[in-house]
Amino acid sequence: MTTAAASTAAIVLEMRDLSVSFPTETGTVSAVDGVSLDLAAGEIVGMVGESGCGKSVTGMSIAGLLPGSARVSGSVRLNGTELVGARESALRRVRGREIAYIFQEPMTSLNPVLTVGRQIGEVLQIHERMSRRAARVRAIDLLTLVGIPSAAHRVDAYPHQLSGGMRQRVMIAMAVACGPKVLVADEPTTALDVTVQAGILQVLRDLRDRLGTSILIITHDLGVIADIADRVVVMYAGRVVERAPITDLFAHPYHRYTAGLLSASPKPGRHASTTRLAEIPGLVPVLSTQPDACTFADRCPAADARCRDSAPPLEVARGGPDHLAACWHPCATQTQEANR
Ligand SMILES: Nc1ncnc2c1ncn2[C@@H]1O[C@H](COP(=O)(O)OP(=O)(O)OP(=O)(O)O)[C@@H](O)[C@H]1O
Repeated sequence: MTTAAASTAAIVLEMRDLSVSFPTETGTVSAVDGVSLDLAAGEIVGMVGESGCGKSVTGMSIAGLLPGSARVSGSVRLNGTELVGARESALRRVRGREIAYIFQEPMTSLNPVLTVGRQIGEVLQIHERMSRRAARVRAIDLLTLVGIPSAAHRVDAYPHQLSGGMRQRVMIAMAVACGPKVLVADEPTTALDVTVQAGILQVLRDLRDRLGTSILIITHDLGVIADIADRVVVMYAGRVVERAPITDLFAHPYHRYTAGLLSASPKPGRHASTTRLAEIPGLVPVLSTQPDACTFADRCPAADARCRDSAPPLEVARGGPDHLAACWHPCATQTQEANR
């Protein structure tokens, strides 16, 4: 979907100023701080950042999947219905039907003693009140939809009889069984090798094209984002630091963190054994309270006193109205560099 198309499509998911913290034995952990995000119908948004940046917590907070200890504030509206603070019974109705999830390791989510057909069928029997026979027929359709060959035969397979990529396809089939409007895919391809990964990303793209599903894909891998996303949200230490259409972000990242992530990612045509990837020195901080400062300052080559004294707002960067960055010293574009 183009950015222009996304901006005219209806907003399905509207997240505003979402913050999440966890009380722990060693003090409070502030995991997410003021995240705002829209997902349009049929749009694929990628959320990227290193481990511990708050991506999964943001994703899980949408349908109230966080542990009871989590303190959540802000607003998450799914087709206009507020989910933050909603009753568990209301959230249960939303899960599966309106929003569904796929996670990294399908083996831990699938039941090893039931055939995949029974597992998909149970979802349909419970949520769609289908008969067992009708659910089996639908399960075969769903397995076909996610690209499993000989679906009529594989429907009777147990999870251990399938490859990792096929198991992930089964998980996707279960997730979309009830036709959710939004799919949250949290590191859906991380455990898979690259060719299998490409196949799974193609399945997600097909779902968007055929069913109009909106997808939030969470990953630390910019290659996955480049492959599938229409727009990207870069998170660092619980905050959104940059948000842009995919081509703009790769063409000219503004935040120094995004630039660091890009230079740490493999580029087409650059052979890994001959070119060392850059690393961003330092670690993502675990914060107890969110400071009024740039949380990336300690790792940033351009940081100065201003960065340590006040948090930069997420505002329109020079690239265009859809490109926002929270940085006091954004990277210059090549044109700007050339004009100096
Ligand atoms: N249940 C919890 N209790 C306490 N802290 C938590 C809990 N869940 C997450 N956190 C903390 O919240 C922060 C954000 O975690 P989150 O899992 O969202 O990061 P992430 O960007 O998804 O990283 P990863 O890719 O490793 O999952 C981390 O510091 C993490 O330790």
